[in-house]
Amino acid sequence: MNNGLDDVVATETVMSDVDGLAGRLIIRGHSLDDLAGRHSYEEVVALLLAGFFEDLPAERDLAARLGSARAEVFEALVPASTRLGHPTVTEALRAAMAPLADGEDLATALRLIAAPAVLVPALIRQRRGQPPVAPDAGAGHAADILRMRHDRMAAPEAAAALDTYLVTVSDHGLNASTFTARVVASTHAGLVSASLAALSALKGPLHGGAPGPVLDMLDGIGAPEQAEAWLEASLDKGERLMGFGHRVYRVRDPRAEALKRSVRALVAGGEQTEGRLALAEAVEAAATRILARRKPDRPLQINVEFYTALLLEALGFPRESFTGVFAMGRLAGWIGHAREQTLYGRLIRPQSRYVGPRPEQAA
Ligand SMILES: CC(=O)SCCNC(=O)CCNC(=O)[C@H](O)C(C)(C)COP(=O)(O)OP(=O)(O)OC[C@H]1O[C@@H](n2cnc3c(N)ncnc32)[C@H](O)[C@@H]1OP(=O)(O)O
Ligand SMILES: O=C([O-])CC(=O)C(=O)O
Repeated sequence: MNNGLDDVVATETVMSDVDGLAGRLIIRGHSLDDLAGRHSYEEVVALLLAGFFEDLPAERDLAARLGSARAEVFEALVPASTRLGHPTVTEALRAAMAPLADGEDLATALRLIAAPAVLVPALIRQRRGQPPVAPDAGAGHAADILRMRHDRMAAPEAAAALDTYLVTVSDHGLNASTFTARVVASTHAGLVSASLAALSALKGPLHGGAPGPVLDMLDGIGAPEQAEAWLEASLDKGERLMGFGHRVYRVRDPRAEALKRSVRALVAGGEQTEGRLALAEAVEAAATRILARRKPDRPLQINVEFYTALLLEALGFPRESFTGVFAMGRLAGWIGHAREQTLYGRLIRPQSRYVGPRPEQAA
């Protein structure tokens, strides 16, 4: 039985539409190209939450409220978070967010969006023996994240790249983590519960845990001329190529190009090397060719995670924190979906068909 629910339409939503054949993503009425690099993450948060909170303020006030939420999270959660000994930043992030009080209100939503933005930089620094850097409530969200990570003002192209990334991954139809958020929200458990469950779903390597292993793959390949042989050997072993394939897209993921543009800007600014980008391009070309030959019936191209890996590496995030950085962007989508589910949906409770033994068949 195929239990991946491939063609099941499980809900109606105003949040986003993923057209897998045309390679088109629409977020609340806007194409990705209209948003990525043109609107700030704060503006996209306002867009994604519109209609779901009665007291949602105008865009500029929302940005200020998000800044205050960063300061609040820093005071409330960072001291305890830096004592967490979880194996990865993403697992520590989940534990560090757990004390947040559950609720359905805007203040809870903004604290949730602020939480990974503040906690991921603090957790990375703690693992390097560096003290946490307090947020600047008046700064732009992406620039402030980089300042908290590096304890200095970010270069404009770095802040722009992170902003573009957060916008690009902010929502994406009924992906596994968003579906998880909606299931939990449908029980009226609250936004914190829905978001933590979604974060747990996101961290798997088939979903938002993929970009770290993309870098492992690039490191393993080492040089463009070794790509072909390395990829063939990996596929011969039955492995999946990380950052390739998608449940919905049958063409190249449209987000890949937006992110690659940002990576190019980071190369121009000296944050990423030309060699790394050239290696990634060679791997993309070789893998696309090899996958087309091996799986002629199943178009497999890069997904959003491929150039995410290069972008986050260039911004100084270690690979074990990549899922936490993904969550910084996706939280706005999870919260919009969770609110839509609570306000307009019902308890999600599908059926299963029992195929185990029945008592009357037992000897
Ligand atoms: C933000 C995101 O979540 S984007 C996705 C991030 N995940 C990754 O990059 C991990 C690698 N990719 C994958 O594992 C898959 O492509 C997924 C999980 C994303 C989607 O998978 P599904 O839609 O369930 O496809 P499914 O698992 O049915 O695969 C179909 C066929 O393509 C193959 N295939 C799919 N992806 C890959 C891949 N990355 N490398 C090699 N083969 C692949 C499968 O082996 C399968 O072949 P088979 O029919 O001969 O057994
Ligand atoms: O839509 C999906 O299945 C996975 C994905 O690309 C995302 O969550 O961004």
